[in-house]
Amino acid sequence: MSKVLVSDPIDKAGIDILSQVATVDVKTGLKPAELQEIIGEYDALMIRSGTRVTQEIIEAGTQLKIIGRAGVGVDNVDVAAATRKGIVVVNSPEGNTIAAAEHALAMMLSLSRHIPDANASVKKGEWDRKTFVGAEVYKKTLGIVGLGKIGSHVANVAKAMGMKLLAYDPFISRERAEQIGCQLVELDLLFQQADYITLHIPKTPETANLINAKTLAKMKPNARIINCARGGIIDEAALATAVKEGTIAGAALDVFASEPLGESELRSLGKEIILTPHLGASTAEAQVNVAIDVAEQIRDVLLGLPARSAVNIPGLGPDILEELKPYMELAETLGNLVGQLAGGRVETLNVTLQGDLATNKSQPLIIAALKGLLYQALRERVNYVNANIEAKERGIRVIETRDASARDYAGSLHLEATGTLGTHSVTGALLGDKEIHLTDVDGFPINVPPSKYMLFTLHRDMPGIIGKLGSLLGSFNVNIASMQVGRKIVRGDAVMALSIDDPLPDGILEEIKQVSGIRDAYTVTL
Ligand SMILES: NC(=O)C1=CN([C@@H]2O[C@H](COP(=O)(O)OP(=O)(O)OC[C@H]3O[C@@H](n4cnc5c(N)ncnc54)[C@H](O)[C@@H]3O)[C@@H](O)[C@H]2O)C=CC1
Ligand SMILES: O=C(O)C(=O)COP(=O)(O)O
Repeated sequence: MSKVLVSDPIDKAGIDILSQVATVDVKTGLKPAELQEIIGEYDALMIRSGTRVTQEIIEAGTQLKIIGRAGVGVDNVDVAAATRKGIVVVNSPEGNTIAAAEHALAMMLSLSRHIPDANASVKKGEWDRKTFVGAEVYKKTLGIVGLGKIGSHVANVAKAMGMKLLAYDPFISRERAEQIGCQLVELDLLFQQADYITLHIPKTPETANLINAKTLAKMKPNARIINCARGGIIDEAALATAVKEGTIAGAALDVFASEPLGESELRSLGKEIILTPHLGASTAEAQVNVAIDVAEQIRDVLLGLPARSAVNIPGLGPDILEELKPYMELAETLGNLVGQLAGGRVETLNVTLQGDLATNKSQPLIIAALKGLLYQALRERVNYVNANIEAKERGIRVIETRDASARDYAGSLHLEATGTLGTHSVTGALLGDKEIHLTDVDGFPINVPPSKYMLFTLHRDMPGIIGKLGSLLGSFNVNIASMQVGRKIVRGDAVMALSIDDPLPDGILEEIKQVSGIRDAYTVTL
């Protein structure tokens, strides 16, 4: 049975799902060295933001197949190191969107009305109404940095509160921003005009210290900043200085450059600063959502199925996966088959998406085809995560073509592999949307479902060949399950595809190649 380590607090709903397929150990609060020592026993690791999954941890995780982040941000995981080792990294892109957006909005209103300090003052026995005079958000300008899932929900609610919305996000269109009711502007203009600035971007090299002494100086004296995204996007020392000196009016922070927050000047500031301990995703609802979302993906990967929200498999979102899953299986089977027909080292793989498939995303299919192609060389070490890297390292050139005019099947996939021993091609399609059929081998039309053990021959189409091959296989006690011949012209060249019940015994392939009329023969195990 597989073993899963859960190293941060995760809702029971997730643990229950994992327990169906694995032994689950919940060990929270581990020190890095403790985690490094035990990670080697585990097939999967489930975390939140509390566990740092460094390269050392990944190297020590020799059995790891998947790291599941029950939340959005994966900046605490060395994703590049995981990818190199073929470890899938998954997250829950939407499970805590509402929770994080509501926390940002709560922070904005709390900051405007001094709720945390007013509450503390009343609880101390005071009745001070003068100190806590606030500001309204109605008709004020909210600058949203990052108009993704959380930023968009903040925009919707803020609009309903009568705020004017500016947004900065270089990766979304003006039309999309306008649909959400935001005017897309340059960052400088947002800094200059906003009364409230809320951050909803990932921490990347581009966004690190985005809010610093220089950018703070551009803001209005009544500006208030809310950060429920990631620590390190704000230079905390510069922020503390700006608030103390009145360059801006205040800030509400849920996330910090280093967590838990240690000694910090921010702690010593008054009601202008609100601090929460990374609570954005901490609602009962969000924790159930993310736990189920990620536990299901860990379960699937441990059962050998693909994950729907893998962050290190390019172009493979849940909607795409749902649609393309059967075609990915087709691509993988064809990749494995053409790799074995080509033998030797493959240098170029031509991938042609035909018919209806031509309008689809190609990246997942190419990855699946490469996974199949590399299977003979790498066995279980190749997967959807590292297939691209492994192919690049082996110098395999991938050429993608689309041919919407091919109409034999609704959608089919054609792979052609050229290597040190020559060129071979296979085409396949799905029957009834899920049953894989080989429809062409080396340019000869056939129609057979692939089977575990197969034998292909290239021969002259002439009487007696099938009989000779049948008797030869019979004399070695090889049982033929099915057989089909594909030819282009009568008595020309032809291809024979046989499904056999067992692997071909050693030496027999050479004898088959000696049969007069047979030019070549290949065994394939799928
Ligand atoms: N405090 C908490 O507990 C939580 C924090 N988060 C954090 O919130 C952030 C946003 O999450 P989502 O909205 O779900 O992500 P998302 O991926 O839907 O949106 C992020 C947006 O940022 C934009 N972006 C990327 N680089 C940018 C740049 N340099 N400048 C401006 N925009 C840029 C992207 O185009 C995208 O639209 C993430 O950092 C996530 O980790 C998420 C959930 C809970
Ligand atoms: O989902 C995210 O990105 C978060 O920051 C939430 O973090 P958490 O799971 O609450 O430690």
